[in-house]
Amino acid sequence: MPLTNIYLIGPMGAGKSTIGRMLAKELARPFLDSDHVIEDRSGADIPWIFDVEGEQGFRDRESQVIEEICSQKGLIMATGGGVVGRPENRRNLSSNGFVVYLSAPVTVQLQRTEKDKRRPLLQRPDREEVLTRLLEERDPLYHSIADLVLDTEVLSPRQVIKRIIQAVGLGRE
Ligand SMILES: Nc1ncnc2c1ncn2[C@@H]1O[C@H](COP(=O)(O)OP(=O)(O)O)[C@@H](O)[C@H]1O
Ligand SMILES: O=C(O)C1=C[C@@H](OP(=O)(O)O)[C@@H](O)[C@H](O)C1
Ligand SMILES: [Mg+2]
Repeated sequence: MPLTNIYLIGPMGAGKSTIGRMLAKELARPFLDSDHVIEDRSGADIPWIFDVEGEQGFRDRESQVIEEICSQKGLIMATGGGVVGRPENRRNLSSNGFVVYLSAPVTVQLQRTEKDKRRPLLQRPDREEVLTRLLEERDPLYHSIADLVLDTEVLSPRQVIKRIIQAVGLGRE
């Protein structure tokens, strides 16, 4: 399946952006991070978009970008943690790509997102409650479209990449 797209889904701090970039480099494939595409297109960063357009505005931009990226071939895409909220996004992702759910428990997500101020949903004191609620809502949705689930609490980025390459059948040809 050499031209199959690979999509990384999962909660904030699971490692989608980090692992996606590394995986694309390893496979010499183009890499897109949907959050970065949204920022490039709008000429603004995600906190600004949330401030000015609200979460709804961000989600509209996200759906548009997901639809466009999913119509291309051969690329690796890291998504934002909330991409599974809309049915059209789930359809677009599951219809023409290999979907990898990178999972992480809330304790790990908390540590990995602690210093980064670019996630508007976490700029509040009750981050742990927010992450817990989001994971409860989204975990079944991540599972519903996942072709492969990998636990990033126990697997290093390199181990995750190895497993993805094995599963997609892109090992040495
Ligand atoms: N498997 C992993 N083990 C340890 N740290 C990780 C792992 N994956 C990602 N990280 C670290 O967690 C932080 C958040 O990762 P990021 O790729 O931004 O997550 P996401 O895009 O899923 O929100 C980064 O500092 C990254 O280096
Ligand atoms: O979980 C979410 O709703 C979000 C996750 C973020 O991406 P990461 O999962 O890469 O942090 C980004 O899309 C935005 O801040 C909203
Ligand atoms: Mg990311």
